[in-house]
Parts: sequence; C-alpha cells; structure tokens
Amino acid sequence: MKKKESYSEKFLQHVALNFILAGRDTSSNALSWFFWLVTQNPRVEEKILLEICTVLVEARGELPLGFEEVDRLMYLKAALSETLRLYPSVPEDSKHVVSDDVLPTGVHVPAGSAVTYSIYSMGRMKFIWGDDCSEFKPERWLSPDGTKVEGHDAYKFVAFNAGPRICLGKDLAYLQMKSIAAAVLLRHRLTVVPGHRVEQKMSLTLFMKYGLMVEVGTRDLRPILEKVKAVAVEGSPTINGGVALAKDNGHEGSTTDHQLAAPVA
Ligand code: HEM
Repeated sequence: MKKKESYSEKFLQHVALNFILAGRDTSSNALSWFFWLVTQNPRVEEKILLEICTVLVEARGELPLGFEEVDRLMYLKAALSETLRLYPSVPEDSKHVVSDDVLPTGVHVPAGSAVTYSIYSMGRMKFIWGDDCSEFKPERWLSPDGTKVEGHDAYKFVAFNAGPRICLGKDLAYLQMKSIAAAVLLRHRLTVVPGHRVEQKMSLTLFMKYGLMVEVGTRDLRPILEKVKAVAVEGSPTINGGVALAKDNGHEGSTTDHQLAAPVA
C-alpha cells in the first residue's frame, strides 16, 4: 500500500476524473433507457408507482425518500436491472492479455492480444434469459413472493462486470437511479414526443442517438393512492405478486391523499 503523501496531484486528478466519467454517462444513459421503457410499458409504470406510494404511505409521506425508503423499492430496482440487461450503459468491455493463457473453452489467448465480450449480447441471449429474453419484464428479477431482488449468478448479468473488477460504483448507481426515477415519476407523467425516433448509438457508452424527447405532464396520483388504500384495507400481502403493501400502520386517516400529494405536486 502506497503512503498517502506519495499520490501526486495529477494522480488524484485522474482518479477524480475517472469517477466523473465512470459515474455520469453510465447512470444518465441508463435512466434515459429506463424512462423510455417505462413510457412503453404502462403496466410496469403503475407497479413502480404503487410501490413508491406504498412506501411513502407507510413512512413519512414526503419526498425526498430517505435511504431506508429507497432501499425498500425492490420492484424499481428490478426495473432498473431489467433496463441495464437490455440496454447496458457499457455495451462491451475489453481486457488486455498480459501473458499467454487458455480460456475455459480451450481458446488460446496470446500475450498482447485483447479479449472483448459483448455485455449487450449477453443480456439478450435465449440460453441465458429464456425465450422471453427480448421482453421488458422486471418480474424476472424478483423472488417468487416479490419481496427481494434475486441474486442471479454473478456472471450472468454483467452490466457492471463481475469478479474482482466489478464496478466500484454499483450500489451508488442504484441509489442515485432509484432516487431520481422515484422523484421524477411521482411528480410527472412522461410521454415520448410523437414522431421522435429512439435509436441506439453504439459508443463506449450506449447512448440514445437523438436523446429522449418527452412531454412532461403533471402526475395525478389519486388512482394509485386509491389502489394502495384498497389493498391495504383488504389486507392482501402483495400487489400483482410483486410489491409488499401498506398495512394499517396506526396512521389510518392521518396519511391522506392531500399529505402525500402535496410534496410531490
Ligand atoms: C448504471 C451505472 C453504471 C454502470 C452500468 C457501470 C458499469 C461499469 C462496468 C461495466 C465497469 C467495468 C469496466 C471494465 O471492466 O473495464 C465499471 C467499472 C467502474 N465503475 Fe461503473 N458503472 C456505473 C456507475 C458507476 C458509478 C456511479 C461510479 C462511481 C461513482 C462508477 C465507478 C466505476 C469505477 C471506479 C470502475 C473501475 C473499477 C475497476 O476497474 O476496478 N461506476 N463500471
């Protein structure tokens, strides 16, 4: 381990720049693809909103969400993972071969060559994800009772790489993306501008070629809150087999539509 004093200013500048580059375009592109997929899948959007409202009703009823509250948004995390499976921010990754080696498949890789694996292709392979691999289905990430995101084989989902060089910012990325997604979707209803073309631009990061042009409307949470209340009264444990629901938390009548709607309006 190097002594603290031996890090030059230039070295520290590079570390800081690396964090900015690794942590900005990756998360922002993932969010563009996420918001687009959500606009195309109203069923998923409703489940995300139900989950967030349930957590808000049970908790303080106001934004921003706290760390523990964000941690409970399992369906949202599943939807973000599903986004990264289909549209990985880093679509392919290369490794430089330092010394002659043989891969588990028997392929010889000579020193000085490079091995590139396609994260994009791996997310869309039938033999890894099944026949419905091209569908946007956050449910595939959830345990059967819908209460936690299942731990897939670490080398099956490689949007953050895996093993010793796994993304250092993975947990931070989920925290940031969940917080932003929740804040935007609770306040706004997004619709893609008619005629806008959504296309991929292959680069070091998987951009949207023309960005994502959306119309931003106001979100009416009343139908969602009605559903949250209705299921809470019925005492059903989950929504659509996925999302843990609000039980009577002793605040019945005190967490009103008005209280919940006010901070997010
Ligand atoms: C959706 C968001 C993100 C995705 C998809 C992502 C993806 C990746 C991938 C695939 C790698 C491995 C690159 C390689 O093996 O060559 C990586 C490495 C890394 N990421 Fe992320 N990343 C994300 C967000 C972040 C954030 C927010 C930070 C920091 C604030 C960050 C910091 C890093 C660092 C420092 C490495 C290098 C780790 C190493 O080489 O040991 N990433 N990331």
